[in-house]
Amino acid sequence: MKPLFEGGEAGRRHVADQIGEACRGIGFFYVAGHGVPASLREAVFSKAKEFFDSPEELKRKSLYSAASGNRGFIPMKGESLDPTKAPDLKEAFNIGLELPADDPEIVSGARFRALNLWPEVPGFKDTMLDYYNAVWSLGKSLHCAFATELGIETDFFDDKLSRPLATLRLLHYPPRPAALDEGQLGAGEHTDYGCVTLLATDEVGGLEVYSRDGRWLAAPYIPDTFVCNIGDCLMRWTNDVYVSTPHRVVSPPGRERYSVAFFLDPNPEAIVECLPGCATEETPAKYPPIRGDDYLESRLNPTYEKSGLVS
Ligand SMILES: O=C(O)CCC(=O)C(=O)O
Ligand SMILES: [Fe+2]
Repeated sequence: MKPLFEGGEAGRRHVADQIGEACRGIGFFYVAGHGVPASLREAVFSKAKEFFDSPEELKRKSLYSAASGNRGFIPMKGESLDPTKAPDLKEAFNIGLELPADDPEIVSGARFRALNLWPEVPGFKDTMLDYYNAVWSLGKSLHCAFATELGIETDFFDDKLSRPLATLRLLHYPPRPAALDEGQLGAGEHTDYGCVTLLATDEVGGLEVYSRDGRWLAAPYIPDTFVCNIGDCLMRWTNDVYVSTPHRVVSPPGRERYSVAFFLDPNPEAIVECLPGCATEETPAKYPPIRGDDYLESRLNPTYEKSGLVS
């Protein structure tokens, strides 16, 4: 990312071209030189661990519910990323955009707007908010690269990502048990719903990406990088020019695994419609325009229905 941050036109294009090639191909790429400090990344993993190690009773005070605005604690087996399979072997904690209690969208109860359900873990909130802001900013820089590569104004996405429906998600996968329910994985096969996901993992491994030629490829841990992938919302926005690729987590036996994902979805009112230049005579616009919040809602509900966390 360094050449992109340093400001020159040539550097920005160089990074944008590499990112564009990945987005049009496998839909996944690693980002280095991103400027998110190692100390902050380590602090996030350490606070996440502290939270997941806390008594179930403390964790359940922040329990995710239909009314919690996609925020809070999702207990083990609370979610099926692949709703046709057994629930995922993981627990998670979701953090959304931090808004004050008197924010008009909080007061009016707008969809996906709610107060974060901060747990009683010292330093947790400040660490998570610092990290949320750092990866949000990096996500906006990635969108500057997308815009450059797609040939639209470099600031095109700025006002569509100014109050995003973005979720920071802490994940904990227990060691894979000897006897697994049929088809049960750490995280079932799925595509992400937003525009782009920025994933930090520990060194344990287990993320797998489905290649276009039908093979599961391991996405190994590379120190000091984020694994980034295109989500369904940006795929739709680009009229399928960029690809949202299925992936899954096969938790390794005998080891705990932690990861931290940041899902950058657009502002609720942003209209997701075929970008200029993404439709041609042979490939006209495939999808009708949709609001960011309507799109997210259409994708989010099925993953929780089995567990009864939302109905
Ligand atoms: O934990 C991981 O490495 C990936 C998780 C993931 O793909 C997701 O939560 O969408
Ligand atoms: Fe994912």
